[in-house]
Amino acid sequence: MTASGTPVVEITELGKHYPGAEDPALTGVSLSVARGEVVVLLGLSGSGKSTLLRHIDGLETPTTGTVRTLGQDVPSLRGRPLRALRGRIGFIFQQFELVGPLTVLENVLTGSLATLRGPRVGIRSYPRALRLAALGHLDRVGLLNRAYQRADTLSGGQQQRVAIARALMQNPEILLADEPVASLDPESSGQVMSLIREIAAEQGLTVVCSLHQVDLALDWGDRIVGLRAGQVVLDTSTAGLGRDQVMEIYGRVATTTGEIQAIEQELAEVRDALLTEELQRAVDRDLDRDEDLR
Ligand SMILES: Nc1ncnc2c1ncn2[C@@H]1O[C@H](COP(=O)(O)OP(=O)(O)OP(=O)(O)O)[C@@H](O)[C@H]1O
Repeated sequence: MTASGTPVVEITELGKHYPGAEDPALTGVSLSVARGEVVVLLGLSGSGKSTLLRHIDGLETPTTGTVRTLGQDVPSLRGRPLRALRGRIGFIFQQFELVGPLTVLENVLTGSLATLRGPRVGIRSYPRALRLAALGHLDRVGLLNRAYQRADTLSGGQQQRVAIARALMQNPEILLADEPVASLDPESSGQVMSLIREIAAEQGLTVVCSLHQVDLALDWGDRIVGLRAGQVVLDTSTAGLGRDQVMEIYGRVATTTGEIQAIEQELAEVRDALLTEELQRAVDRDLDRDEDLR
């Protein structure tokens, strides 16, 4: 809660029906997020996670219901007040959204563009204080030594860390992350999620992050909000919550063959990810043993 006790995000009975779509993307979603909370939106593809996130900073307008973020009625904001609100919210995407040919440092600096007048070309066109801040954030995400490298020469995990540094340039109060590790391998996924969690704790950030991996959600969130077909089917603290319980909830709410198949595929992905980690550990153990024998 804020000092006045108001939640940072307060969504009431949110409904979203995209024009031309057969079914609503969201129905009757209510969600209240306190300052400093780390919330994971968990659900299958198409369950409405992105749509919900995008309402929080006004990228979508509700069909019904209300969305208040940082005390403001988001759907009624336009122009400068909307930009000001978005300036207080960092957004991280699945595909990183970096400008590949630009250097890592310049990509991070673009996070401050909303606070500057006029276009900027080249690192030197940014004020020195911002260049120093950008380098500080790169240091925080462990990529200071890559500052002058082209962004598209980095690995996926490194690019997502650059995107985190870019979001930090806004000094955000809220961080929204839409499947931030969906295109990363399990090891990089763990690193990126840990980094977000550490930074959130250091800076008192409120985080709302969509994920489809149950294990990561359990490891990483304070609270899981489960979405199915646009409705909240689970909203609980992760403390003491087991993986089986979450999967059971998924299982119990699946009603059509398509949903059950989707859940099975999701489970297979989780198993594959765990298997890959186990294999990797086995390979590492073998390598260590070979070293010892030499
Ligand atoms: N711009 C749009 N126009 C029409 N329908 C949309 C639009 N964006 C999303 N949808 C539909 O709304 C529903 C929810 O989509 P959304 O992207 O929010 O789900 P998601 O849980 O984030 O899925 P994913 O993990 O695949 O991104 C889906 O049925 C999707 O097809």
